[in-house]
Amino acid sequence: MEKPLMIALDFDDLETVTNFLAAFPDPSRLTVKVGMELFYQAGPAIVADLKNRGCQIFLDLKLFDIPNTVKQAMVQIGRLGVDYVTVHSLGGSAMLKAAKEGLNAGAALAQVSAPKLLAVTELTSISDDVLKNEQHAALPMADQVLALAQMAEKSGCDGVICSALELPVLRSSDISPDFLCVVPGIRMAQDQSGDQVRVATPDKAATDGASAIVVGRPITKATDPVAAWNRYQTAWQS
Ligand SMILES: O=c1ccn([C@@H]2O[C@H](COP(=O)(O)O)[C@@H](O)[C@H]2O)c(=O)[nH]1
Repeated sequence: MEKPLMIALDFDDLETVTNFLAAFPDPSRLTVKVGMELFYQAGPAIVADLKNRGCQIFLDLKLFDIPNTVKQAMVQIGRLGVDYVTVHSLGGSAMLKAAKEGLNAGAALAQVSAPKLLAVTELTSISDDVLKNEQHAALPMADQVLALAQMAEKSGCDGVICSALELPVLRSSDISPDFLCVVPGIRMAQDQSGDQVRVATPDKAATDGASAIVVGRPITKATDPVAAWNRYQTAWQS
């Protein structure tokens, strides 16, 4: 089975999403990511719409709160029937375990499969300098991401969000090879990085062991989004 290229649908309404997807010959082949911008505007209806189109859905809300609040929010998210969801690993092991419990409970209530739980390690917009001088982390980036990923695995998460730069360390560690490493911050040479700091090409992410890549603006803002998707997909699957 193909590893997913997740398109970040960072749009602000359903109409724009509909117009964007209309250009693709077979949207049921797509894995799409719904983030805060779209979900806060369109709500659970966007999930229902994308499910009707047959898309695989990554609901990227990056929950970060006390364990009880995250658990109860995840009960509601678990009922939606999405395929992947996110929490921030910096919320700690109790929060991650609570997130997993909530998701399983919600999925059981709705009689749907529980989504894969992915823990965000360090955002791909964070530089080594910010990690050290603003977050005051004691470890360098790759070690910090590894420590958070190990904690996420022990807490029952199915995978992490990391940059491609940490993949060699994660994939040569004691973390299970089945543990998902989902990688945003993906750019081909001709595309702008924007606010992304820890970036890599799709083929580099593939070689270094990414389970999935996330690509937003290079596809959604392209003059020809389908051509851009094909370009990224070809490099990722090569
Ligand atoms: O560390 C992270 C976690 C999540 N993201 C999300 O991925 C996409 C990337 O979009 P681009 O336009 O390709 O930069 C976006 O929705 C982020 O919220 C991330 O970039 N880094």
